[in-house]
Amino acid sequence: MATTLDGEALAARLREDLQESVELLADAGVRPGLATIHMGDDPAAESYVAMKRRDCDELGIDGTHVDLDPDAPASTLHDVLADLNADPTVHGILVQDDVPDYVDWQAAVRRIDPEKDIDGLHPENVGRLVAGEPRFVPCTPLGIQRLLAEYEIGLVGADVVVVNRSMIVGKPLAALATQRGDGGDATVTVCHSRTADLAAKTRAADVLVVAVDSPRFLDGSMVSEGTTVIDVGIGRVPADTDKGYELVGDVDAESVEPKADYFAPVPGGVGPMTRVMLHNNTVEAARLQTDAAIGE
Ligand SMILES: Nc1nc(=O)c2c([nH]1)NC[C@@H]1CN(c3ccc(C(=O)N[C@@H](CCC(=O)O)C(=O)O)cc3)C=[N+]21
Repeated sequence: MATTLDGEALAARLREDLQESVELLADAGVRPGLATIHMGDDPAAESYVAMKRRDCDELGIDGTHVDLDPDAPASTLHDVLADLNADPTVHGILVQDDVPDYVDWQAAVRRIDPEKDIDGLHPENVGRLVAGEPRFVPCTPLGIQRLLAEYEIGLVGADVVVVNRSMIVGKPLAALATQRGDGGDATVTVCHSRTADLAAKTRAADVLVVAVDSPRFLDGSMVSEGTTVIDVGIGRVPADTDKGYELVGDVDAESVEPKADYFAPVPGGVGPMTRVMLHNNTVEAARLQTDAAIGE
């Protein structure tokens, strides 16, 4: 039976460390500011935004949120980004990716000042990561890397298989895990919807990361004994709960857990780690932009 990779517990500890960094910055007269923008109507995105704001309150980060009408023109989003770029109290900017069809999300991300791009999605930050000179790295891969390190799951020479090729998960994870040195030195296979014989690839993994947006997609038949399985999917399945739904990952825990050595579940695995990395990046951005002395 797999050992659970408890992202919730680790994230709680990292938030305490982060609170100390925020206090040190406060002594230097700086309060980190994070602005989130949501232009879509995906209820899941609304709930992430709410969680990020709760984290900000707990951490002492100045969180502002801009909710844009999904019917507004793209220029409205561009104007908001220009204002936030120019605002010295805002150190980090994040645009939720569920924008309406006629808005080009990647084009909007390019309008974020790269020094405020705490999601690490601006081409300058993507390029820096690939070049081995990272500044801001996307939060989900960072969270996965930190979670693996905590449980001393070595990546050196390991076969990492990621089923996802997005800018938020697959591409940056491949760049991170193949880097020389700490948290890297792995061999990475990036799989996607057109991959031939996916199960052969997933069965060959030492570390398997799954984000395919399909509840319980990966079952025990696709996993070998002794694998580390990281679930990054977050689906909502109607259920008889207070909220009317249940969170379900892309991994079928029932058939995978008995075979895996380690398992990062949904909820409680990568999600909370993603959030804490976002706030970490925001504090880092505040330091970068203010050059504040942060103590020894
Ligand atoms: N520009 C952009 N940046 C993102 O980082 C980004 C995004 N767009 N779009 C959507 C995805 C998804 N995402 C999550 C973050 C935290 C949890 C999380 O904290 N989940 C908890 C609890 C979930 C709950 O209780 O609802 C858990 O898994 O335990 C989930 C999902 C960030 N994303």
